[in-house]
Amino acid sequence: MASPSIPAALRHPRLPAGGGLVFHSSGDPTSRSTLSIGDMPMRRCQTGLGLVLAARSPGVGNVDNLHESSSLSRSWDLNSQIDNDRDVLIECRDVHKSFGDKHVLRGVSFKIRHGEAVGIIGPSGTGKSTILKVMAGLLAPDKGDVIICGKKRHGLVSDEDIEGLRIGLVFQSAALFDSLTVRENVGFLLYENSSLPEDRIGKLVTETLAAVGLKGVEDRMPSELSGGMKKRVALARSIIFDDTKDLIEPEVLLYDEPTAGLDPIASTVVEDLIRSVHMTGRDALGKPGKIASYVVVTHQHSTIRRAVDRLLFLHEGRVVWEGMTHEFTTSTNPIVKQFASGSLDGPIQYF
Ligand SMILES: Nc1ncnc2c1ncn2[C@@H]1O[C@H](COP(=O)(O)OP(=O)(O)OP(=O)(O)O)[C@@H](O)[C@H]1O
Repeated sequence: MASPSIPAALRHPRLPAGGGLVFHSSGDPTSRSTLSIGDMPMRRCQTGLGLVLAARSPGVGNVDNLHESSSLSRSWDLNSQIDNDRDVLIECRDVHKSFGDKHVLRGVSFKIRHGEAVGIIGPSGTGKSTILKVMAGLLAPDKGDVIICGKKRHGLVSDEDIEGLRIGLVFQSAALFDSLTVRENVGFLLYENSSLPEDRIGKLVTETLAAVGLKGVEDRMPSELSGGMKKRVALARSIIFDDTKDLIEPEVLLYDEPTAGLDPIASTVVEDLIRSVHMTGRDALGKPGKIASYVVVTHQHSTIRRAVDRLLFLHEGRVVWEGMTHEFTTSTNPIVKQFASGSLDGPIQYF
């Protein structure tokens, strides 16, 4: 694969210059066209790497900003809505997205709250990956709003509007830089964007690898890792952060089919790993996880059962059902019933 030139913002004296880096396909057929380096704020976003660190906003609970972003007046109703929505980190409100004449998202609305573990499921081609990219700020909605911690995001994520919330997108394939060591892969954003000394970044890399159950692999190349280890390294890369900052923003992780193509046992390992780095879990070192909330797009029943608490069912570009995971198999919604049973008969038609 040809190696595109690396934007200046992505170059770092401690990492090999542009020629040393190879951008990989993320395994997502759309990512290379929609997420091309030319129209991306690459200082924060790594496309095809399996990682995006993107949007920030003024932080949870900043009521002034919630007021500011609302089209409603400062009425009692609004105040009560704000109280209810104080813990909402990401909201998609009536989001529409088309590619040419293909209307993929047709009015998607939902909220992701602090502490949640949410799954997005639904038939193939119904827009699940697209809504993840919209949430991450890699695709702009044609219509509708993405609201990050109460503040409307305008267009794509950009350096100007980055503050308050970190959003990481973990693509299906680990998509590591083949020509960089594990240490350089995991520490990539810190080498690029922080003023931390090299030895401190190295220490953080070692600690973060340990948190996902990996030890002594810092100097290995990705080709020397198994598939499962690569996924762990990719996860470590998405959860590492500069711990010297005064304000550590909450982080939401978006996983696109993290267990696709894995055998059942390897899937269980990844599902448990996803749980372990969440704030309700314990990482491999026994420390509480640091991820505030996460969203998983998946087709796997095991991942639905094991890794998420609440489900959004997307069909023909809309959320047609939402409920707790345990309600999924008992739902009487005909679309959900057909999907859960895998029946060919029902409202979901494959052509
Ligand atoms: N950049 C793009 N350009 C053109 N079409 C696109 C682009 N991105 C997505 N699409 C189309 O939008 C539709 C929805 O794609 P998306 O990947 O979001 O579906 P999905 O629900 O994640 O599917 P799957 O479960 O099969 O992964 C597909 O028909 C896809 O081909």
